[in-house]
Amino acid sequence: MPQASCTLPKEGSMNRDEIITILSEDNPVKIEELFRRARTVRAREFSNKIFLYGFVYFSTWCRNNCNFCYYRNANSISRYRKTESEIIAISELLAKSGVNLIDLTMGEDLAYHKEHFTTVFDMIKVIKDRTGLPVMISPGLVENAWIDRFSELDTEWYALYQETHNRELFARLRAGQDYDERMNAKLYARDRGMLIEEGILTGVGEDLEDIADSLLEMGKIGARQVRVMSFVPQKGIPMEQVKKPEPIQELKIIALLRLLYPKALIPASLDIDGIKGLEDRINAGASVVTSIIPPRSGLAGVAQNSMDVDEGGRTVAEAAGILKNMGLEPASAEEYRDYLTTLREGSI
Ligand SMILES: C[S@@+](CC[C@H](N)C(=O)[O-])C[C@H]1O[C@@H](n2cnc3c(N)ncnc32)[C@H](O)[C@@H]1O
Ligand SMILES: C[C@H](CCN)[C@@H](N)C(=O)O
Ligand code: SF4
Repeated sequence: MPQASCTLPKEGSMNRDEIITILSEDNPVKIEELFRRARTVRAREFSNKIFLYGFVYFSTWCRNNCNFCYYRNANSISRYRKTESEIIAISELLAKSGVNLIDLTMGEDLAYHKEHFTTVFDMIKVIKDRTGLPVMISPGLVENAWIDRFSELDTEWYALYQETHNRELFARLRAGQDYDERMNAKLYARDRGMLIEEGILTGVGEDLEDIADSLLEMGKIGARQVRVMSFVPQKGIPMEQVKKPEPIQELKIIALLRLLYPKALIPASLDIDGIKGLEDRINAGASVVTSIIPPRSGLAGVAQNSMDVDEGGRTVAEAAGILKNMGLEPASAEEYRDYLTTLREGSI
């Protein structure tokens, strides 16, 4: 019987080789030990509380052609651009349902980059005033003047995922985009006092060294929320034939992120496997349920644009029921705000 005791390094300090060793582990007993350790660390930092994020993908228009993305400009798909009043109403609905944060996300929609970019700022102000909740903005790459304005509006988070820290792979994934421009926007937001979220994709041609490099880089750049998402193949994209990776890889990365960064916010995204994917991600050490979308609101997901949306699978009620069966519960708005304060003051 293989040893259950795992040669897991102690939390918080893992070097590149140790991370690669754990990523290469395929012994189920050792993998379960990794998840158990991650859960123990999460329980110590967060007790039985899990945070919930509402997701408002308010425009699916985009100027870019990321090779992994359904919403890439060259894909002839139906797209939408919600009005300011629709976005505010959906945000209020999400707030009423019990989310701790509103994540306002868009493609790099030129309509916003040209004439009505001030709408984004007005929306953030109104949504913060009306819901009283923190806001994450995920607008893609924007110029520093936008970030200045986000910061002046006390927008808590700027989310901008590098996908990989391997520059050649980045060029293949985010065709035509500049690695440093994307990274510098994140660092500028951090230096303007915003909390930043960094993210990677898995199953997009990266190797274990790339993943290890990314996990270490996330801490170096001062990200306070760190995520991994498994690639989900999409119709009409260059990577359409690339297979979705085995879920275990994402789960191991979540657990490694927890051991590396005990205090970090780590998403269990509903956008990869829908609501049925929540339990495994939480059991791997995640501490935030993200991509909660109100049913029949006309909003889409990103990787799974419709899975569990209109059927009401991606709601606070659904998530809370699953968490309850795991001995966990949604955090209150106040608990989330208090946590953001500790995140600003300390390290992860
Ligand atoms: C948050 S959404 C849109 C925000 C903004 N347009 C941007 O690119 O930063 C973008 C993220 O969703 C994730 N994503 C997009 N397509 C995906 C797919 N097919 N599978 C998994 N994740 C995907 C990627 O990590 C990407 O950075
Ligand atoms: C990728 C999205 C988040 C963007 N800040 C959302 N679908 C999620 O999975 O949390
Ligand atoms: S990932 Fe973002 S920037 Fe890239 S094509 Fe999709 S929406 Fe546009």
